[in-house]
Amino acid sequence: MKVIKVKNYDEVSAEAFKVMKEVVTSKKDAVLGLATGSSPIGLYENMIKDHKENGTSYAQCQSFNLDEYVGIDRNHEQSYWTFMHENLFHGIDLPEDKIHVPYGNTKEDCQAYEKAMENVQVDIQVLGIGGNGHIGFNEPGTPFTEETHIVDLTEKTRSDNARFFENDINKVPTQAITMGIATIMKAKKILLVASGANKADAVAAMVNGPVDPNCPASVLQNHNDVVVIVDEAAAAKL
Ligand SMILES: N[C@@H]1[C@@H](O)[C@H](O)[C@@H](COP(=O)(O)O)O[C@@H]1O
Repeated sequence: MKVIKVKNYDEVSAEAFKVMKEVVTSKKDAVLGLATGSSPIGLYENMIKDHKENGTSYAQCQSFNLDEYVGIDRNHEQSYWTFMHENLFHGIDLPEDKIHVPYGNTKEDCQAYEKAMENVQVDIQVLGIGGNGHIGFNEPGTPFTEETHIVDLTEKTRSDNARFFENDINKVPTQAITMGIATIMKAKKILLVASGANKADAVAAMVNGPVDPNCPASVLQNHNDVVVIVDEAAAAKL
């Protein structure tokens, strides 16, 4: 696990873009594993800026997103489908038929998502990290063997995400569909971005703690190509 410490969020996003650019310029049909939340937004802005100014093409790429809420429409203003179109897909002209975001609430929906991935390997999986060490929506205690599955969101995760639902936790879905940790670990490379003091405990547990489902992100210690980019505040307990 390579840990890059930088000063602030903008530098996190700039360093993350260097890693992403290397992948998408060395492989025109790169398979991108993508995350939501606020952490990757700066990276996505850099991808859009570079696409518009330097013509870096994503026309042959395809994307697989980590997760989606259960029980809200695809086009709900707070769905991850909408988030990704607004924060990345439209900006890099990613072909609509190359976009994959998990959806649904049944075992069959989960199996269908795994099937969509069965003939590809994600070249670079972008991750954020929850304050409790979750990756995607794999909450503490999720077995590392899980593939795409439906999860009950913890009170903390729903509270952390209430900022996107008019600060009303009652409007935050109670479940999500998420790539499992086993799914995430199949990626060739993993790029995790984290910033802010609220991530310091999770980052420390991820990097230096025991490999344990109580900190889902700790599983990344078992992956052979992980780049973690953190600002000073998120790195404070390393
Ligand atoms: N499902 C997402 C995760 O993929 C994300 O990593 C986490 C942290 O979000 P943020 O980057 O906004 O702190 O929030 C949600 O739980």
